Amino acid sequence: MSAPAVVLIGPPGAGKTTVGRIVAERLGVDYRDTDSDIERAAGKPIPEIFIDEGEPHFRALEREAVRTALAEHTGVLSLGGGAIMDEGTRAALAGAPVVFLEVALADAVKRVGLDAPRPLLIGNPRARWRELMDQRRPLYTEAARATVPTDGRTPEEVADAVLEALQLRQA
Ligand SMILES: Nc1ncnc2c1ncn2[C@@H]1O[C@H](COP(=O)(O)OP(=O)(O)O)[C@@H](O)[C@H]1O
Ligand SMILES: O=C(O)C1=C[C@@H](OP(=O)(O)O)[C@@H](O)[C@H](O)C1
Ligand SMILES: [Mg+2]
Repeated sequence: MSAPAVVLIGPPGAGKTTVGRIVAERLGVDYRDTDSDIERAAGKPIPEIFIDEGEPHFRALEREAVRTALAEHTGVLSLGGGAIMDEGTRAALAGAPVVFLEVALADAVKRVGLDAPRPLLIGNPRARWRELMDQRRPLYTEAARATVPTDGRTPEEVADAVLEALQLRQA
């Protein structure tokens, strides 16, 4: 089985999608994002999947998307922030070069406030984000080979830190 060169995990606003694209460019490999795979297969944006079919259905689609991408993709792969909640996904990640992009509440909320809607943050984004992190932090840490802080760093600086953490060389 092939495996991605880098897998990025972490909460919404950590910069997985933004940094993943930069890391892929630096390595000269393809970039893939399971959120985009799910949207393409479902034919609609993630917020609509949550509204029409609910979160459990989204998680089932996500589990399959992550498994497929792990088996097929040899470049950089970014997961959605909640993928780590699924036990099957966690098992599939064992042994993969997983990097946890870490961000504190203040920077995360600033970042996601400017961006595409995330259904799980609707209402009170600060409170919802904090709740998500309380649940997920141990899971991110456990799954990761390296943890990279992103607060106060540009996406380019974070990309450099990811390459360094995995001791990968630029193309
Ligand atoms: N290190 C960073 N500094 C400032 N803004 C960032 C940083 N990383 C990402 N962003 C911005 O934050 C928003 C969310 O980033 P995104 O890559 O979609 O995060 P994720 O995929 O982890 O949810 C985007 O608008 C992006 O441009
Ligand atoms: O944290 C989550 O549960 C989610 C994060 C989102 O991805 P990002 O982490 O890329 O924003 C997306 O998968 C969906 O809205 C659910
Ligand atoms: Mg993303």
